[in-house]
Amino acid sequence: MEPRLKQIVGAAILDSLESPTRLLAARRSAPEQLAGMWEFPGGKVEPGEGCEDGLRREIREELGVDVELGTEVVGPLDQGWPLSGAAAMRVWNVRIIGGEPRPLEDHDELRWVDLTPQELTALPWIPADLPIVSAVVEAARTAHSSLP
Ligand SMILES: Nc1nc2c([nH]c(=O)n2[C@H]2C[C@H](O)[C@@H](COP(=O)(O)OP(=O)(O)OP(=O)(O)O)O2)c(=O)[nH]1
Repeated sequence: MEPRLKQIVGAAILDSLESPTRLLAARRSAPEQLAGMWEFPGGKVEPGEGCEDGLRREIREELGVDVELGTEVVGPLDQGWPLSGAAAMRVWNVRIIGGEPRPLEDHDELRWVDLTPQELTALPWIPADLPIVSAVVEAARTAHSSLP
């Protein structure tokens, strides 16, 4: 069955999956209505492609790095988090396992940001991403509090 919403996948790129302290945010350079806003790098899943494979491909294309997927940042829909324009995005916590991230495609800046609400909300995120940012911060907080 065709999914109801266009499927997007995004990466919460963390400095560590076990004990994260920073997130790599990406500033979009296009299209015009999104340019200047910060997001989770990623993009549309291609026909016949799985979400996880699509995410690894998008991150390789956009940032030139290989990533290992950790846990999913689970959203309220089967297809993840609702976005505008009849789309939804599944998001995974990921870690870079090869290469240095560069804004090769779709972005004009990458920035490691502390995983605190203050630091993250200081950036102008795509509005639909704000609940996802909160979920990533909350998951990081929980990861830290479960440390011995
Ligand atoms: N990648 C990404 N897209 C997001 C986020 N939040 C959000 O609303 N979107 C929207 C913007 C776009 O309309 C859509 C993703 O499409 P895209 O343009 O990044 O996908 P793509 O690279 O495969 O696109 P294309 O060049 O093949 O057209 O989802 C986010 O955090 N990350």
